[in-house]
Amino acid sequence: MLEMRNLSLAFGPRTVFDDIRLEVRPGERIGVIGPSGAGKSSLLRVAAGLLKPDGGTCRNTFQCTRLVFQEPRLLPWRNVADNLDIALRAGGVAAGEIAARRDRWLGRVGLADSAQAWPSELSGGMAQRAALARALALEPDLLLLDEPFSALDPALRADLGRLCAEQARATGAALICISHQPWELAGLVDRIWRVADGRIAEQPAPFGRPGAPDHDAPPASGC
Ligand SMILES: Nc1ncnc2c1ncn2[C@@H]1O[C@H](COP(=O)(O)OP(=O)(O)OP(=O)(O)O)[C@@H](O)[C@H]1O
Repeated sequence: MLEMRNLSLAFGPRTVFDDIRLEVRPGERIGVIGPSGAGKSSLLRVAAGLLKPDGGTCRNTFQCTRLVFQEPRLLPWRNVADNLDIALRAGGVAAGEIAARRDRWLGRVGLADSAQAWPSELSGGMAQRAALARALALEPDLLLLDEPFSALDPALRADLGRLCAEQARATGAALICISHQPWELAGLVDRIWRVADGRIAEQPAPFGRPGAPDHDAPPASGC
């Protein structure tokens, strides 16, 4: 479970959060929306333990938390296969299982033929798929997605969103996904949090409703 109590966060004079309370239980899938600079990424960074709150507490009892960023953040001096292998080794996956796990996940994101490629040889979408495979291969029970699909075309966004939702459903993992486009969250999450003015409020899912906050044009192929 992820539990934040009376949490506050500030960068110098800029208060990002003030007295946040929230809970995420295994199997819950939550979308996070809100204006630019509202604190969405900071929220995930606190959840992942990368940022320390200034007040209150953040308790994360999930066994394996993985955060996928907007940029792929692959190790440029390692090929795609090594990028996954290193993460799997660091995540404590048994040596004899690493190759099979890596190959399975590269296949699931459509990169089976790119295992030996260098990150610099990948397109932006391929690199992002590799980053997602690296996270999912660890079979996290808390998956944090910080707009990881924003640079991708609508069809690929839909595919990768579906993959994350399927994996979360299959394993009972919890998932939190930031998006500026609520239609992207349809099918991926069950609940929506809106972050604004230092607060987080649950709101009805505005999936694809024209004129909804943060709404953008829906994709040609649905998500
Ligand atoms: N390391 C940092 N140092 C100083 N200020 C920061 C830092 N990280 C974030 N901030 C500030 O905290 C606020 C929230 O930033 P955050 O990136 O969490 O917002 P966001 O909602 O994810 O924005 P966006 O939708 O544009 O990605 C912003 O005002 C930002 O400038």
